[in-house]
Order: sequence, then C-alpha cells, then structure tokens
Amino acid sequence: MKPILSTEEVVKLENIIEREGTSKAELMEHAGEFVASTALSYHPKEVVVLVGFGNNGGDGWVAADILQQHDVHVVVVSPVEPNEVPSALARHVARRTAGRDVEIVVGPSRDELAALLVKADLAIDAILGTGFHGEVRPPFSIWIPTLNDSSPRVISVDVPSGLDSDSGVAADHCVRADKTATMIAPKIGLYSADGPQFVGELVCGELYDRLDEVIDDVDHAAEIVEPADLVDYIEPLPANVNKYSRGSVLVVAGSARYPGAAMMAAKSAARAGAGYVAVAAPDACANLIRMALPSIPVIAIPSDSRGSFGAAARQVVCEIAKKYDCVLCGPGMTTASGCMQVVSGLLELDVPLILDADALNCLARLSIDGIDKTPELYRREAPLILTPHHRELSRLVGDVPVDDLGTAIDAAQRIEWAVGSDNLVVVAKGATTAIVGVEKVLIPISGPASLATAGSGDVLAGIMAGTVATAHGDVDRWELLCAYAVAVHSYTGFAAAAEYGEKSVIATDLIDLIGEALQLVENEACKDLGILTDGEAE
Ligand SMILES: NC(=O)C1=CN([C@@H]2O[C@H](COP(=O)(O)OP(=O)(O)OC[C@H]3O[C@@H](n4cnc5c(N)ncnc54)[C@H](O)[C@@H]3O)[C@@H](O)[C@H]2O)[C@H](O)CC1
Ligand SMILES: [K+]
Repeated sequence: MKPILSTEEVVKLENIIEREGTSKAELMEHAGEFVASTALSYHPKEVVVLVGFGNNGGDGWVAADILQQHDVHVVVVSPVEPNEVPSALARHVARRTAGRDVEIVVGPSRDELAALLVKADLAIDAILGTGFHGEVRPPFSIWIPTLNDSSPRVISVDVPSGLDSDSGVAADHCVRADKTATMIAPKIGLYSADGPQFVGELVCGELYDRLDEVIDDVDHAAEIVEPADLVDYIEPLPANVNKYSRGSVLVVAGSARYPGAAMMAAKSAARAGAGYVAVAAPDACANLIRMALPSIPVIAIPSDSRGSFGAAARQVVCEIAKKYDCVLCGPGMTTASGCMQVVSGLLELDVPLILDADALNCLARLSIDGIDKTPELYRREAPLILTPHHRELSRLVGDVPVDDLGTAIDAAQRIEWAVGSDNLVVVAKGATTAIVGVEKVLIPISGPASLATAGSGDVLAGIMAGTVATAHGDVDRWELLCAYAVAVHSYTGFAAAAEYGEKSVIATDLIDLIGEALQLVENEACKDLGILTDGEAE
C-alpha cells in the first residue's frame, strides 16, 4: 500500500529526512530531477517552465536547468528576476539556472505568455505547490487561464497550481494538468473534491532512497491499495466444495416500490462467488423477484400495507438470517417502521452484516443526533460493514455536511471511533471511495465515471456480500477485504465502459461482468507481483 499524506505530515517528513542527513536543498534537486525526467519521457523540443515565488518554483528552476542540459530549448517564465525570488532555497537554484544558457522571461503580459506557449510542446507548472491557500493572486490569476487555454501538454509540479493540497478544492483559477508529478507522497487533496478533475495522470517521485524507513514516522491520511495488496483474496475455487461451503448470503431487501434493487444485489452476490444466495423480501414483491431470478430462492416475509417489511418481519428475518455466512440488508427496502425493526434486529445477531442504502437510512433514524452519539446501537461482536454514499453518510452523523473525500473520511471516523472495533468498516462511496477502519483509511482502485448510475450501489453491495461470505470469517483485515470488493466493482465499470461505451453503462450490465472483473483484478495483481499468468506463460 502507498501512503497519502496531509501537507502537515509532508512537512514533518521533510524535517525527519533532514535530520537523517538529506537537506531540503538536496530534496529540491531530486524534485527537479524527477520533473525533468518526467518531461523528457515526452521527448519535448521546446519547454516553457512557469515558476512562482516559493519552493514549488524552485523545483521548476532545477528542472529547467536539467532539461536545457539535455538540449531542450527552455524558457523560464518568472514573476521576478532570479535575484529577487523570495524563498532562499529557490533563489539559489534560480540564480544557478540563470547563469546557464536558459531563456528567462520576467513578468510577461498575457499576450506575451500566450505567444510563448504557442511555440512550446510542453509546459511545466511550478507556480504554486503546497504553500498555496485562498484565491490565486496576480500575476498567476492571469498565467493560469492563459496556460489552460493553450495547447501544449502540461506537467504540474507536486500539485496543480490553484489546488489546495489538503482539501482538494480548486480556486477560481487552477491549472488543468495532463500529468502531476508529486513529491515524496501523494497529497490527500489530489484525491479529494476537485482534485481528480485537475490532476490528470499522477506520478510520484520518492526523492529519498530510504523513504521506507521513515514514512511510518508520520501519520498517513490514507493509503492507496494496489492490486498486489489484494492477492490474498484471489483464490481458485477448490474442487471439493459444495454450494453451502462456498459461502452463503441472505439478501434482506426490496419492497413493492423497489424490487429491482433486491434482484441486482442478490445476483451480484452470486456472481461474486457465493454458492448459495437467498433473498428475504416483503411478500408484496417476492413473486416478482422469484420470476426474475430463477436460480435464487426467495423467502416471502410479511409486508405492511405499502409493500415494505411489516411489523412481523423482524422476528422471521432474524430467525432465517442466523444460518447464513453473511447478511446484506437494505437495497430497495424503504424506511418503513418494519424495516427499522429488521435493521435493529439484525444488528443484534452474531452474523457478518452489511448495511446498505435504506438500511443505513433506517439506522440513522434509530438514533437522534447521529449514530456516533449512541454507539450501543451498532456496537457488535460480528463484523459490520456500512456502505454509505455521501448523503447517507451525512444522515448517519446527524446531518453534518459530507461532500468530498476529506469530509467523508472525517464523518466515517466519527462512526468508527465511537465504537473502536476492528470489525467495523465504513465504505464511504464517492468519486473516490474511502474505506475507513478504526486505524486506517484505504483508498481502493477507483472505477470510471460510468459507475455513477442508478443501481450501481446495489451491485457493489452484492459483490461485497459475496466476498464476505466466501471469506468465511477467515479475515485479518476487513478493510482490505472491502477494498477487494470495491476494486472488483471498479473493474466491472471499466469492462462495461469498454463494452457499452462509457455513457451508456447501466447497473445490470455490471452484474454480468463481475466474472471478468474478478479476472482483471487477478491479472493486475499478478502484473504488480511480476507473476506470469498461465496464458502468458504458454
Ligand atoms: N514536499 C517536499 O518534501 C518537498 C517540496 N518541495 C516543493 O516545495 C513546495 C512547497 O513550497 P513552499 O515554498 O512552501 O510553497 P509554494 O511554492 O507552494 O508557494 C509559496 C508561495 O506562493 C505564494 N502564494 C501562496 N498563496 C498564494 C495565492 N493565493 N496567490 C498567489 N501566490 C500565493 C506565497 O506567497 C509563497 O511565496 C512543494 O509543493 C514542492 O513543490 C521541495 O522542493 C522538495 C521537497
Ligand atoms: K504546481
């Protein structure tokens, strides 16, 4: 796993590295080398390097120097003369670069800058880095839109200029990068809020060869899960299994209004590998589900007058649920009072439980001012996985706003820390999904925007249930298991976008591609680990 840091932790890490004997000046040299090598991979002939007042600019001055030594024609665009750069570290490298054969343009007008960019085939954005806050001031408020309107490829140094490296909020003017070359470790803002829209492809330069020895001396805002980290969950199906030993799932879901959600979740759980999946649905929609899913037994549960779980549902559902390896509750269920009772009953059972969709809304309603204020509601011995999107997560914590990765992690941690159990995982779904455990935050492989379609969450919940059931409780880290399920869901998105076109994917497409997605995750893991698959070995 690869750590993601807050800006504060990056600064702490720089100080630790300095105490270990590598100065900030040396780190700046390495940062410039990394930017230059990233640029050289495009074989540019004419490069414009835009530098700001601070150390981000310093990285740019170093890169300009190296590129020029590789026979690239370089123009550095600076707001001030090299001698007047305020940061001492950056001033030192600016003067050095100025002493070589590099063209320097100080304080160009908008038109002069545009003319320089027209001639270039690559631009390096070293205007603002982690020191940026607020709104962009002149001259950068003129430079940035001019750069965004120009044609060359753009590499941003550390963060796209104008992006807050912690919140990921983009200022009115923010560089839209093709590639971001970040330093030491990715900053959390690159994944949060507007970050993913501006970052382009992300590459990271470690800058310090003993980074592994010091990286755990600072807190990690999150960790990126790579395919190789998921290898423990990739296992062939043993020959001697039966349908029950493969893992069983009970999907407690559906209503007369939303029977489809139960169907999609159940079918997804089966496609994800569970050998026996059953649905417990209100009798008002049980027949409909039965007809749609011939391979899945459907247990009819007493309904209320509107076709949701009724008052007698809790006892019936809980009696059945005890027998399964995993229970998934919520898709299409509504928040009728019978549903709230079903949720509170399932929470009391000793069975791995996933609460999704309306089960989360029921849970929110069972508390008064956020579930974190009444942890006894959801504290349990058996594993509990909550899979809220941002609105559901906000409701769970008493309507505290949740609208980006940072606020989602904060809200999920409130829920986690109120209970403090290793068996509780909050999968905070969003453009970037965060899997929040009591100690760690994991960022699994993100899927394409095609996944933002109605029913996609039901498919994820089903994949999650199938994954939990097939693990049979033999799980060291529930967060990592959830990361596997999210990765599989992400790959169904890639496979479906390739098959149907990215705008045309609908949730039912994803279900039939779960098998392909399981294989894609396995292939990526093998690639990461340098293991040849059978096909490649032949
Ligand atoms: N992380 C590392 O280990 C390394 C990072 N390096 C690079 O250094 C920058 C951070 O440098 P710093 O000098 O702290 O900040 P910046 O260069 O981002 O900017 C400071 C500069 O910008 C001005 N400024 C701030 N806000 C605004 C605004 N709203 N409008 C206009 N100007 C603004 C401020 O006045 C300062 O002058 C990091 O990102 C890396 O690129 C090291 O080089 C290597 C190690
Ligand atoms: K930058």
